[in-house]
Amino acid sequence: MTGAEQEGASVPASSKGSWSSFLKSMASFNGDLSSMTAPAFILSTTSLTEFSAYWAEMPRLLVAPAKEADPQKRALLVLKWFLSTLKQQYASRNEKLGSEKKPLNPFLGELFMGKWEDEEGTTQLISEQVSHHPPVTAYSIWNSKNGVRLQGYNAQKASFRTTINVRQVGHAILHLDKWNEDYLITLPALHIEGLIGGSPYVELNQSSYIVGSNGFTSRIDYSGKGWVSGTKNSLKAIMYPHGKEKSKDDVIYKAEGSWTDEFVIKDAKKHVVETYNAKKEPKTALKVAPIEEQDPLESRRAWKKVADAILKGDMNTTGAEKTVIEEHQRALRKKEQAEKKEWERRFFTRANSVPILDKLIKEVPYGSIDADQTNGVWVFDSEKAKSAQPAFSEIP
Ligand SMILES: CC(C)CCC[C@@H](C)[C@H]1CC[C@H]2[C@@H]3[C@@H](O)C=C4C[C@@H](O)CC[C@]4(C)[C@H]3CC[C@]12C
Repeated sequence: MTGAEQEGASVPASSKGSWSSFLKSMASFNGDLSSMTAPAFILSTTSLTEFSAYWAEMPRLLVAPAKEADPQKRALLVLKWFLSTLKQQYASRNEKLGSEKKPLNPFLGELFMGKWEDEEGTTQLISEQVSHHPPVTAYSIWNSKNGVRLQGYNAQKASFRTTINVRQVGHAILHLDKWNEDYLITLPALHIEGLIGGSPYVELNQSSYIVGSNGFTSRIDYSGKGWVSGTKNSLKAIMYPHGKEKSKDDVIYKAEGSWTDEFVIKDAKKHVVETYNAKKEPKTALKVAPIEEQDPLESRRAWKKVADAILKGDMNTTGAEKTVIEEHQRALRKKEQAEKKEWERRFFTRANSVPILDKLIKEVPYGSIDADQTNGVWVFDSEKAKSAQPAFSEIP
């Protein structure tokens, strides 16, 4: 049991039996998170397609690099924005719901769309489930006013060894139109803490990278509360010119602190150049169309009956409504197989190669694209998007 697991247990009394059976069943876990059957109290009503929104809940920080003329500072602002997204991505459910929950497993073609409107103009989000086996979610987020585009996709490879360990496969690319600059962002590994006590939460581990086409790389190292020492949700990051990861003298900036609380970024002279407080930073609310106006493939509409049943704690209806969705999906796959066709993704296309990705990944030690693990390399297809959604005519 890790230090964090000794903290307060929170399995409802009526669910103690199902939680201990779940924990026992994890010993033979096959690594496919979508096939994991968890007890009712730990089920979330939110699908993984919605998680793509965590990248842009603070549009001001996302677009800040586009406004900076100095390339080195731009790379620094990209690092600051990325670090600011971590709390939303990995701790927001824990904070909002009291623990991490098991998200709904998206079906192929599931969509989640929305926008943020604030002083930075409109920031648009499209998220689409581009693969079911393995589960892969792709997304595109753009702010035309500031010429900022983020796109990426991800899958999770899980294993069980004392807890659930998850490696993320995939990446994101941030593009700044004004500077014709790209940043390749790799995704951190994570594990679940607090499993035995029934209050699961995410802790990040190992390292992730941000590689800029302007010659600067950032490496972020994650650590948490270990057996004996350590602080929850800790991070340390360094920014250096490409190829100089091992040279201490070449470190341009250093970040240190917590991704759920405060971190500071200092220059080589140890002067504070940026500070961030995750608890104080204001967020912009994401606007999503009312359910009745949504496309039938949109997440909240498609999962409504399942989500309502989960909220009522009605497991029979939850199971029955999930089966309706699964059987419909099976019928679609069967039809496609008979017609020798593949499901047409609405906004994304499988690419043979993405030159900027192939170039920047070389700066990541042991980095590889792992296309076989994500059913391909997925890119946002602006032509498809314009014809599917005429409102997106401003996409470059
Ligand atoms: C709680 C437990 C019993 C079930 C395990 C749930 C498991 C499938 C969940 C838990 C945390 C989830 C991560 C989440 O922290 C954040 C992200 C970032 C997002 O951009 C992509 C999805 C991902 C990796 C979630 C995947 C599903 C996880 C591992």
